[in-house]
Amino acid sequence: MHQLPETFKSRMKQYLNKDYESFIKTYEQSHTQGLRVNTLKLTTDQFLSLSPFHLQVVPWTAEGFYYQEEDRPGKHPYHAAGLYYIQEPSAMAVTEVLDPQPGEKILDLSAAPGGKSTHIVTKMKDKGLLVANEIHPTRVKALSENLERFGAKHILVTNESPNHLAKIFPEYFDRILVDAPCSGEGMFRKNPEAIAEWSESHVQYCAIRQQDILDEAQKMLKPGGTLVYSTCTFAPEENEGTIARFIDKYPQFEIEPIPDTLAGLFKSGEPKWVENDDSSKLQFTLRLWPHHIQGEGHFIAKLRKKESTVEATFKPMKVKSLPEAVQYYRSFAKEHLSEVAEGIFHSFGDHLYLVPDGLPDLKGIKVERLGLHLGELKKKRFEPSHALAMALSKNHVRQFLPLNLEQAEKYLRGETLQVESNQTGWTLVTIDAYPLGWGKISNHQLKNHYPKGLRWK
Ligand SMILES: C[S@@+](CC[C@H](N)C(=O)[O-])C[C@H]1O[C@@H](n2cnc3c(N)ncnc32)[C@H](O)[C@@H]1O
Repeated sequence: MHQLPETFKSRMKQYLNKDYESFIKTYEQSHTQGLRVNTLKLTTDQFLSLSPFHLQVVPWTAEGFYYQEEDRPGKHPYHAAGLYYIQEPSAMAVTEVLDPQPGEKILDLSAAPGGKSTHIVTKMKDKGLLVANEIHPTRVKALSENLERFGAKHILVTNESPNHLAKIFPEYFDRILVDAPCSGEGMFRKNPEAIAEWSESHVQYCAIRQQDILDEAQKMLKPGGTLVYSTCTFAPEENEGTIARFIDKYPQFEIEPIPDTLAGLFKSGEPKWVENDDSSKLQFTLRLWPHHIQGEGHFIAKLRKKESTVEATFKPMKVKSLPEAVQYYRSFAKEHLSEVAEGIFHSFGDHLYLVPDGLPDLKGIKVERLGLHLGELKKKRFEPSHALAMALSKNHVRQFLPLNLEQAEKYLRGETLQVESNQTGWTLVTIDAYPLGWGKISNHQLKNHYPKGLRWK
């Protein structure tokens, strides 16, 4: 049983009344654990036929599954192959409410480590543009790596404050997710360190910060667009309270009902906890309670922007590519790939990228990843990137090397492998036909090109 702050308990008792006993009992159980299949790489049925784990369906997400503690899916090479993301099951409901569509422009404003971003990009079928932003410079690395592992191409990962981004992307996005930094009460079972950080004044501080983030987020949404706001806390000040203040300040927005197929699985928001009008549209918001569902605590609100709030003009991005890099990439691709990935080429120094269409000028913005990193021009030869390996399938390459589980673990630890294959040169290293990274074979020896920073210890 976790040692919960007394003030937290008395607040929850006051809000929940007769439900308090069943709520507080959930702290005697361990937190729920889930994984979500990467449908950019395989279908859930294909995954189930491979999976060595004990899985049970998450009712609100077709590609979501509960697993059991002994499964340890984070330690399996399938994880390195990007076949799934380990995500707390309640968090999966957020992207279901956002309902991303292929071809749209979507912003995930506080995105690290990428639970929602990796879900959004699969729902978009990696078509259109996902901008995944994270303000924290260390956390943005994990976000970028997770999107790379998923094989995502139509992405821009930035490391910015919301107000910097708002200057670049006025009324640009069809959908925006604000998965806000919060007091984390709903994660006390999963992250007990959130218990130590909790105080009533922290709740108030978070509520103010959420308002500031939403002030910037609203500027970036197109009229008619959808804004989803979520937290993993129970505090009404950060949930119904934040939304009530936002709607008050921006009458151009309205709270939208969430389709019954989804909303019917959860409890609705509690208008009476923040205002006198019990019938307000705040009842359309959702609360995910650990004593009602198999999942941790969450709050979700869906808003629609009815009218414009800012003037929307932006300069388009100027793309430039090093002709030599494109030429070396094409000759690499001709030799090693059965399908040459083409599109808009863009260079940063000697690095070559394929970038999404229709981007604004990103001058002054800290870019962590733009589109698909194809590789690097190195002394008159092209070295393919790990991102390219993760975005390919065995059908895209002329040769691939299948490894068994034991070999795959060695490869992921960075070891050099002896192989029976008669191949030579670059090869896509795979497990069950899913890429893990690149290797280079000569004389039956596989030189390991799995990135040093990702290697298993
Ligand atoms: C709830 S977490 C995001 C989780 C993420 N969406 C996921 O599903 O993996 C909130 C994030 O907001 C970031 N954050 C903190 N302060 C912020 C601010 N002022 N503006 C934007 N984001 C902020 C935190 O660094 C943190 O990564």
